Amino acid sequence: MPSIQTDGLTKEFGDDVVAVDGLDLTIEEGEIFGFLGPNGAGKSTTINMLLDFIRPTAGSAEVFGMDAQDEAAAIRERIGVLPEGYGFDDYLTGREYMEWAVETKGADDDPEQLLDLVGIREDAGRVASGYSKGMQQRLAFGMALADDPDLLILDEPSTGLDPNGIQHMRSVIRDRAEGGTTVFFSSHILSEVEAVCDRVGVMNEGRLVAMDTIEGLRESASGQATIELQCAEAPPRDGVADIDGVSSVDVAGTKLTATCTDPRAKVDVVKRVDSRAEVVDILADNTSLEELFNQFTGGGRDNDVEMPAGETGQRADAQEASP
Ligand SMILES: Nc1ncnc2c1ncn2[C@@H]1O[C@H](COP(=O)(O)OP(=O)(O)OP(=O)(O)O)[C@@H](O)[C@H]1O
Repeated sequence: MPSIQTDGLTKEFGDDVVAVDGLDLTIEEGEIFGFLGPNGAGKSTTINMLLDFIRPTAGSAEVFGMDAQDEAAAIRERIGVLPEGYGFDDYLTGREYMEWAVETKGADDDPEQLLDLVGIREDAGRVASGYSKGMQQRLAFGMALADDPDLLILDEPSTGLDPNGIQHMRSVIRDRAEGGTTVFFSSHILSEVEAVCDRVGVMNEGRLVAMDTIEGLRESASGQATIELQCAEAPPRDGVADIDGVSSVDVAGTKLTATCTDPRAKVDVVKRVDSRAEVVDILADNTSLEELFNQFTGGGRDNDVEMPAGETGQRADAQEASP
């Protein structure tokens, strides 16, 4: 049975905003699923419907085969949630919050162990509202882990975390998933999802615009490539456009640029041009996963999607790309 299944799940706010638009989603048990999309894509609204914090306008959502609206209490017993922007605004210490989380879940976890796991045991005696944002995020994550839930729902979990905190959270997530926990993980940061998720769903303006494994997305991303050849003299354009897998050719001075729908055509382009004009430099640029994400989402609401390291294209030679 899937851990999460939605069928035509829709949420409208008033007459103007369709926050989630006919979402069909199936998340299998033990999966780490990345729910990706720019600001306002509908990720939190989807999560809020799964948790029955808000009600759908149409469609349905099931968690562990139980209806998210009718059986919300039974569902909550099996899940751990890290909501977006969890706030600690009263006088309890980190330790007291953790003890409270363990107690209300009826769990037998040792609060000290959970505090240790998320790296705030040393500060557990301090009032949590005085914690830094990252420390509060660690505490909220630890509280979500209490009672070893079957499903972890994490809304923008790395908010406020430093690189060490992000790495550590990833390793805890992987450990839990290896133990059978399903992880549903929302983010607008592609690299974050890429590092930890088995499968990714990309939301844009309330709709699921892509769903695949990271590998699958990568394969689609490598479907297009651009090659730039710097020649000693003006290269001939004719003949290059006729190569199978080349969709366009542009010549500017001594530089020839070819766009290839099939990346394997790049070699033929080099051979053809080099037979007529000496090629002195080659720049090859595969469409990156990042660009693919931007194609799906129109570049994000504020173009605020971060680049994953090493995903800005590949050069065929060792020199730095010119701007
Ligand atoms: N309570 C609400 N009333 C009116 N509109 C809302 C409400 N909650 C969300 N929306 C709208 O629904 C759309 C989706 O918002 P949502 O918070 O689900 O996006 P998100 O993908 O989680 O974005 P972010 O990455 O910024 O958290 C946005 O246009 C938002 O303004």
